[in-house]
Amino acid sequence: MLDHDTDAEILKFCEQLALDAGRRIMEIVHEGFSAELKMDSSPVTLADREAERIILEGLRSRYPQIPVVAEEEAAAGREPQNVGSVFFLVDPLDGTREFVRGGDDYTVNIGLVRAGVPVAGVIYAPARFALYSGAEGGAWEIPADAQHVAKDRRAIQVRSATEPLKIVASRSHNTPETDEFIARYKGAERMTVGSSLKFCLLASGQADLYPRMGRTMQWDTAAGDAILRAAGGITRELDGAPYRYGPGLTPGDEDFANRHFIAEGRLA
Ligand SMILES: Nc1ncnc2c1ncn2[C@@H]1O[C@H](COP(=O)(O)O)[C@@H](OP(=O)(O)O)[C@H]1O
Ligand SMILES: [Mg+2]
Repeated sequence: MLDHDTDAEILKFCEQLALDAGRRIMEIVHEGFSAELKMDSSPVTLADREAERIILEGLRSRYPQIPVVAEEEAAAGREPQNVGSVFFLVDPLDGTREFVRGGDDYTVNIGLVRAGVPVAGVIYAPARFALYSGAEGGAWEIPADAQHVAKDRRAIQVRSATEPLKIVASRSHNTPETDEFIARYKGAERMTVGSSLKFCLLASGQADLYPRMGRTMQWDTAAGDAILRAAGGITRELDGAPYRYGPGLTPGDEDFANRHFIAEGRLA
């Protein structure tokens, strides 16, 4: 039981789990797989399940005292009761739609929440061999080699926004509210990328805003939000308050559903 680990130590452990999960996902890509539809008609594959198994086994053996809320377990009705104020949020394969389509913008996500705040996060995009990681003390981009082993880390941070603003949006889940929001920024350039890589674009100073006016779940965003905050940015509620994580925060929706939010790099 390693309850004395610092967040930086937890982050290191999560980096390794994300790389291991990503390696397994790519094995399944090479073997070939089929997709099934979940109750909410979103796709799920063996890769989602295997990646989640690797992450859950790792987290639960090293941190048995920290509850884990994970996408596929939640879909099967196995969410932990009473998560308390410290818990992990895991999306083993974010962007499954892109994944099934044969794109490369899908990610493994592990976030740690303390008292509503995403304090540490890891995102691994295994088809791009790109790992992102962040906690108090800094955010990093870490390339991986062909065996999904981390190489040298490079510090990343948000940029001071310059005109034209770059606004990132979902590739496969656009909404009229998102279009209206982007239209308010005259001359802004719109970029699309699947999955939580949108947060990585902000955290590494390649884009300025990510408005999400459609439905997502907290495991889709906690890791990316933690990396963004570690890089100097922030995610906000639509009323401007810093965005918070935890069960039951979205009135009228299920536990761990997100509200609409705006993720920002550092605006000038
Ligand atoms: N109607 C909906 N209900 C719940 N989640 C949704 C949703 N539409 C999109 N999402 C979430 O958005 C994620 C994809 O984000 P993006 O469109 O930015 O790539 C999906 O993650 P998964 O692929 O892990 O299911 C899914 O969880
Ligand atoms: Mg997801």
